[in-house]
Formats: sequence, C-alpha cells, structure tokens
Amino acid sequence: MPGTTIPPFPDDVPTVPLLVIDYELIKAKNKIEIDRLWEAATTLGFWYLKNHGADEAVAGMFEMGAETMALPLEEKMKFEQGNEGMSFGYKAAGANATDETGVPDCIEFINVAKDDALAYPAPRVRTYPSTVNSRMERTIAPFVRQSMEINDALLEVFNERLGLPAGALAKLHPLEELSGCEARTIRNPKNQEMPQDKAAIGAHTDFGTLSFLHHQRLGGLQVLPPGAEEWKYVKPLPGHAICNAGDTLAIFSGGIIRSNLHRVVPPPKAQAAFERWSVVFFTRPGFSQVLQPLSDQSALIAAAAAAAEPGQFDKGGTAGEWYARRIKLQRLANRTGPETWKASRGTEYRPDYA
Ligand SMILES: O=C(O)CCC(=O)C(=O)O
Ligand SMILES: [Fe+2]
Repeated sequence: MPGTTIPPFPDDVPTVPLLVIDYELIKAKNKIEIDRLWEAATTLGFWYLKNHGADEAVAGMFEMGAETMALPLEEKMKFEQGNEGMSFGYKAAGANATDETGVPDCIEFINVAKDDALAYPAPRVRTYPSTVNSRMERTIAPFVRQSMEINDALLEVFNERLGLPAGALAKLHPLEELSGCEARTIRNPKNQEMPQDKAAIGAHTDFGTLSFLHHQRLGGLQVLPPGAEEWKYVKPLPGHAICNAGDTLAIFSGGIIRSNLHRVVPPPKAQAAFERWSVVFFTRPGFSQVLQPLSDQSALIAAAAAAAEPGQFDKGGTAGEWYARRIKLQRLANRTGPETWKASRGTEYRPDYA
C-alpha cells in the first residue's frame, strides 16, 4: 500500500500511552530498561518494543498474507481451521463470534504452527496453501525463530523478576513439544459497514504467554485499561512492535503479570477507508503443561496467588485444553447461546464488554 495515500493516525481519538521498551537495552541487561519492562508487564501488560530487528521477516509475513488472501475462497477453505478447537490454518471472515449475542467477526487470517514451520517440509500438525509453503523457509521460519528468540529473552527477564529458579518459564515452553505457538497474518477489510466502535475482533485476552504484534500504519487495536470505562486506541508507531502478555503468563505468575482485554475495531476516521493488515507471533506453552501459578517455585507468586480470587488463576487443566476450549467455543458453528461465549473467555472477563 503506497504510504502517501494513507491518512495519518488521527490525533483527536483516545489513545493509551504505552511504554516504549528498547530490545537492544534488554539484551544488554540494562537495569533501567528491565525495570520499565517489568512495570509495563505488571500494570497494563502491553508495551511497544523497538530495535527488535525482525523488520525484514515481518515485511515478508505481510507479503505472505497478501498472497494467501488473494487465493480464491474455495482454495483457502481447503485449509480452514475447522470447529474442533485447532487454530492452525485459514480462518474465514464470519467464523468467530465477537460478543455474547453472536455477532460475527469480519476478519480473515492465516495461522501457521511453529511446529510446522520449523519441521518443514514434514508436516507435524497440518498442511497449508501453496502461498504459505513457498514462503515457509524464506519468510515464516525466520519470523518464527526471531520472534521466539525475542519472546524468550523477555521471558527470561520475567523469570528473574518473579523470583523463579533459572529457566522455570522456559521449561514450560519446550522447543520440541507440540504447542499452540503460531505465526499469524490478519486481513481486515476496508470500509466496513459498521459503526466505528463495533468490533472486527471481539474483546479478548490472548490465550498464551506472549504476543509480538506488528501493524503497518492503520490503527484499530484498542485496549480497555484496568478500571477504565472507555476503550483506548494503541497508536501504530513505525518500526515498533506491540507486545502483550496473555492468559498463560498471567496464570503462571499468579496474576502478577497482566493479560489485558483488547479488541480490534475499524481504523479510526479517514483511515477506515483502507484495508488493515496485522502480523503476530504467539508464544504459548507446550500442550501438556499444567496451568497453575508457580507458587511452589516462588514466594512472590505464592503470595500473589493466595491474594487472588479463588479460581481466577488456579485453573488446573493443561495448556492444550485451555487453547482448544477458547478456540472451539468462539466458533459460531459451536454456539448454542450466550453461555458459549461466556465459556470461551480467558483470565479477564468483564460482562459489560467481553
Ligand atoms: O490486529 C490486531 O491489532 C490485534 C490482533 C489480535 O488481538 C489477535 O490476533 O489476538
Ligand atoms: Fe489478541
């Protein structure tokens, strides 16, 4: 999309002032930057990340998404993720609910399992459209590797600040174990015939541990800060990723790290006339890992978990069950009524919004 024609993000809409974290400083173990990352993760659970070095792979992911979405719908549907609680593959527009009344979403996306990208050409989980296969080695695998390296470095910081023994969080995300880790490219159609506050992706928390998100120039992502009544836009900043913590990190940390509600609405004002694309990598635990606060390994987590409402973080099932439930029950094909939406929710649920 030629940059000159895209109107800038408007300066008169409510935005949330995320901290900008410098990945180079995090790698250099800069104490001040680590403190800032910790503050971001434990207050809102969202931050910008600059100097992450993944720009080329991210650009390739946008291209892969455009090539894939340009395929005939019939071809894309051969790789649809299905209704059984698996996210890998193609998700058609309208397949998911965006709220408890069952209003359909309007975005389509392609998800590639980290386990397929790294094992290519041998499928570990499933197969993909030709446009994915042709970029598996030159685009998707490098994006997966770089994203994992970045998320692993952030996890190491959290591991230490949570008072956990070295490698405790990493152990829950073994490279070899099948997991919900995936790379995603999303297409959001332009000129959506819907009000500006109507969700393209409904209010949700992310299912996994850490998300590494990229936009081009268009806004539309909003967060609902703790205690706030009003959704606030996250302003896209060129070259800056947006990172957020998800449910499984909130659970492992007994709620010390925040998995915050967010949603996608049409881009604000004049930007709504343009198609919006996003790229994400989701780090999620191995499917067999048990979801519970790591209280037996950290006094800090034990205290936080003890202070939390019963049932909020002591979930008990496996990461595989958590992932499958959340995906399966947001599919409209599986909806029986408002209870299906409710049963698909994550660690944060605000009945007035989510
Ligand atoms: O497109 C975006 O900005 C956010 C996407 C998102 O929240 C998700 O895929 O979980
Ligand atoms: Fe999300």
